Amino acid sequence: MNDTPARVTLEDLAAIVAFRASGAGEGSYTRSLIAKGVAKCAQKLGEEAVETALAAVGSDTKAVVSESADLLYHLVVLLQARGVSLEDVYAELGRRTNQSGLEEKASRPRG
Ligand SMILES: N=c1c2ncn([C@@H]3O[C@H](COP(=O)(O)OP(=O)(O)OP(=O)(O)O)[C@@H](O)[C@H]3O)c2ncn1[C@@H]1O[C@H](COP(=O)(O)O)[C@@H](O)[C@H]1O
Repeated sequence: MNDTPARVTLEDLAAIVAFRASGAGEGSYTRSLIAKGVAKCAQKLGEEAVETALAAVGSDTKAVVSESADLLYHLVVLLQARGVSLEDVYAELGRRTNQSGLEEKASRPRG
């Protein structure tokens, strides 16, 4: 029997990451990364974002998928390290659904 899930959602991943962050499980990359602090998690997220962007302008579609998975995983880890829930992010996306991106940009305070 193969118990590897066919697909994993952000909610699934956030639950795994929270479990690992709590100290459960041996040899966890997630736990070791979170233990290094928010700045290290943020640095990793930035690296993965650049790698995803570079893959996107290349010709290897599998690399885009792989780098995107790395990026989403590291975003979920950073949110866990920073104490922000996916629900908070979803609620923010929800607040934006009736507003175009151009309207949102125009509503920002000018500095
Ligand atoms: N989705 C992922 C995932 N994506 C990427 N990675 C790891 O992220 C790391 C990023 O690669 P890099 O080459 O940048 O890392 P590195 O150079 O080794 O890292 P640094 O020394 O720079 O920190 C690799 O070690 C990948 O294995 C992930 N590690 C874990 N998960 C998920 O998290 C779960 C728990 O993992 P553990 O915490 O390791 O048990 C797993 O079952 C997966 O579901």
